[in-house]
Amino acid sequence: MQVLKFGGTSVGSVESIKQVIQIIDSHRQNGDHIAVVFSAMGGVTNQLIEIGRMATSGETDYMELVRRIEDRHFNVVKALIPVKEQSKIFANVRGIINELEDLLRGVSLIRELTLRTHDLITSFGERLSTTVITECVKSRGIPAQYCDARQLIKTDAQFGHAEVNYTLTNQLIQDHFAKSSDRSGAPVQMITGFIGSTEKNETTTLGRGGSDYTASIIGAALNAEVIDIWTDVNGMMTADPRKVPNAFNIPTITYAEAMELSHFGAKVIYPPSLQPAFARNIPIRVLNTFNTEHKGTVVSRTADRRQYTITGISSIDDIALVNVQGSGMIGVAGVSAKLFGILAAHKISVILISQASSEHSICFAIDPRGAENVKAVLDAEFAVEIEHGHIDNITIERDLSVIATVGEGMKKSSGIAGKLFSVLGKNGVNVVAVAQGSSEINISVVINKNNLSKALNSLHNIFFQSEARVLNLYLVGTGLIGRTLLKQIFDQSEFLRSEKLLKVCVVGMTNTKKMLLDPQGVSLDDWRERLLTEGVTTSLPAFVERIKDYNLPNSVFIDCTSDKDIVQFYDSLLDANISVVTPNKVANSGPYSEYRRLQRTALNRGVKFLYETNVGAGLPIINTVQGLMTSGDRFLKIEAILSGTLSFIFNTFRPGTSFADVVREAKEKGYTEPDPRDDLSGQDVARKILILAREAGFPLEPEDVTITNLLPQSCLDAPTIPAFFEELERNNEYFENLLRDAEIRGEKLRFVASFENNKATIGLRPVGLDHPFYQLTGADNIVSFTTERYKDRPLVIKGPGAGAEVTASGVFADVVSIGSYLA
Ligand SMILES: NC(=O)C1=CN([C@@H]2O[C@H](COP(=O)(O)OP(=O)(O)OC[C@H]3O[C@@H](n4cnc5c(N)ncnc54)[C@H](O)[C@@H]3O)[C@@H](O)[C@H]2O)C=CC1
Ligand SMILES: N[C@@H](CC=O)C(=O)O
Ligand code: NA
Repeated sequence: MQVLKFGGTSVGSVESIKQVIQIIDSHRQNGDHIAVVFSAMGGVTNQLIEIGRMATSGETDYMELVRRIEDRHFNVVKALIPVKEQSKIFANVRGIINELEDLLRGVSLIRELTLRTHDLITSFGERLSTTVITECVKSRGIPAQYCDARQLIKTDAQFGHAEVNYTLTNQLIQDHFAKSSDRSGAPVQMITGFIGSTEKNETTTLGRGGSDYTASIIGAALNAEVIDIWTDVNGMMTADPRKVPNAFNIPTITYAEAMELSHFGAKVIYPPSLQPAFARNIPIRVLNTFNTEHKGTVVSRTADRRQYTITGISSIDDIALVNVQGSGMIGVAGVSAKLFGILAAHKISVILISQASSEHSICFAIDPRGAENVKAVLDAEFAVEIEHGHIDNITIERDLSVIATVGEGMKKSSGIAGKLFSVLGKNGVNVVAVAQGSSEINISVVINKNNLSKALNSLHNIFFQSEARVLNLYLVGTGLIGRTLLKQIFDQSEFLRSEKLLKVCVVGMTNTKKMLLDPQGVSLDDWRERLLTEGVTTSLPAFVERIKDYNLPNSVFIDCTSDKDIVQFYDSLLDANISVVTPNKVANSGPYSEYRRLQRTALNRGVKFLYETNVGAGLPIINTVQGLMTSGDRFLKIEAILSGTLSFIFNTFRPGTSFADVVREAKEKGYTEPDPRDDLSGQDVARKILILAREAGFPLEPEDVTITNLLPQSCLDAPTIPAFFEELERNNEYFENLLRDAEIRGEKLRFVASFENNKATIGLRPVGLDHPFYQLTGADNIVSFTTERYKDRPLVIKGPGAGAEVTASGVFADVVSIGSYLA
């Protein structure tokens, strides 16, 4: 025997009922022995409750609603049953509706609705749907028989949520089936869900999850091999897909897990109502009426071995936390007993409880709608304790959510809680309270409601490991470095996803004119067009505001501009747990206090501020200095060529050619700063040596760097970039002379930065053949560190120190390292 149950959406429309008939038919074709339980058509139970309320308060237009219910059932008959058979069925439905109308007339006369009458009114939903569907099934030539569950399920008289008398009920069910279906070709029993009756035959209802309960009672009584709960989703999911787009189906789940998940908001089934089936070890399948191919979820005592330690994550979006604390609670055994006694007596349902081991405080989560009432009740009941100061004021915190991570796998593995808190911490989600059930299959955390989506998604991302972890990127500046970076991300995304389990999503980008944001990620093959056509007018404050509003997990802000104003946003971004990656040197080369502040904020927030490309583009210079510093080395001297542009110029320029043209070429090759005056004035190198000295542990200020000027004054004074180039043309002879003088001495010109004895100096220096900087070619940088550990022979790093590809790849590497850190 198999028991099938169809919920409200499955029997909610003509189309869905066709599906239901097909499912029943295919079972018959297979020769399965089945019994089928039905809910009311979707929405009808609520309408009946409303009708009851209207009748009680004397509103006459409840008849309009009754008509609508009748029409819905008539429409099913009209659509699915041949015309000549319809009138008999219409009469049948009309008869049931008449009974309902008579009842409502009575209610509206006496203006009173007892729970008993309420149950009777709501019973009409299942009676109508089951009547109509039975006829539809019969008209397809499938033998079927309407079965009113009130004849089978006997309960006490607690109307609204009656208790089942199992001894009697099981007997009645077994007798009924022995009579009606234990012969071949016997009609399929079509059973009304949700309802039962007392021994005096008064109609009762079975409370929440009612029709599932009916199926479970019947399945248990008949020792069914399986119970299929047909609904409108593909079984249970790892999280609510409306909140976590990456959620996926859970193929098998234990009863205990299903209980925990549904307690915390996963509403696909209501496991307590399946208890009778579980007591007899009957598996439950949750299946999708609208996607019959899908395997759904099997709920049973044991689940299959799983890939993940966690089975699912669910949440209750809105809760309030009640805090009871005070010195008088310590060691006083009775306080919590009294507290929970009071809550039980007032039928206040508690979602979660947490008590610190000091016993000094106890807090519990409740539905926020009842919070004021709970406070009033507790204030009154604990009046004496409060007056004596044994309990402080009872406080309520609102706008909170609770997230439950659930899984039997958690029992046997350590580090789950650590991972959970670390992910939440790295994303700036503050945990207000924690509870772990002693069964160890659930860890629940209370957090601020505005972080719910971020928390759910980051937890889902981390616990369901085979799924790539998502990094959400916001890019400012789509110039040379910005656009090269986008291209590299696009080209590399598949590799990152498969080999590093990292999904890099650019969720926002902006240039000086427009910004484009898409929390699902902007497609990188056509970002240029999309930014142009779909982008909206932008400003830095507006862009930053949007980023904070999105509040996405694992967010990284990438500044690929040389803007001075943008750096004022870094601190607040880091403070909002958003990592910052940048090749822009401005933030790190301003006042030392600002440089420190950013380091501190990042450290305090557990996020990253990375800027490897501030010095030597993609060459691993900053990382090397940081590595030496963390391992306790001490810097004695730094000597370096840190300008790709100047290297290129002095390696390329020949007397008799145009110096300005060589600078233009450097710009075209992507070596120069957006404003090449920054390179030639020595400003860019000054910034870099300052940053290096700071990284090496010396608190230098910008004015501590001495620049020996290379440019004639007129070039320095040029107001615009074109004017600057004109001045360079005019001073060609000056540059030729510089070069010639050096060449005569067999030397080369190098723009050298050095740091020693707390002093940084930079300037043009002719170097001879024996100097290590002599052989430098192209736009290469070289840096030599003399430290306590590298004293006899310095540590040297050398290679291309400017250009789009090498810089973008350095930025990219910083971004990816954040991905690994967050994992
Ligand atoms: N080119 C190179 O080899 C290296 C460059 N860098 C740094 O990379 C950064 C970017 O350089 P490039 O891409 O070469 O310059 P670029 O001039 O090609 O690109 C910068 C872009 O930022 C945009 N921008 C400026 N302010 C903005 C704002 N407030 N909002 C939005 N967009 C804004 C500009 O319109 C421009 O499109 C600079 O800070 C530079 O110092 C660092 C290492 C090497
Ligand atoms: N303009 C810079 C590029 C990197 O910072 C240079 O020429 O080195
Ligand atoms: Na670098």
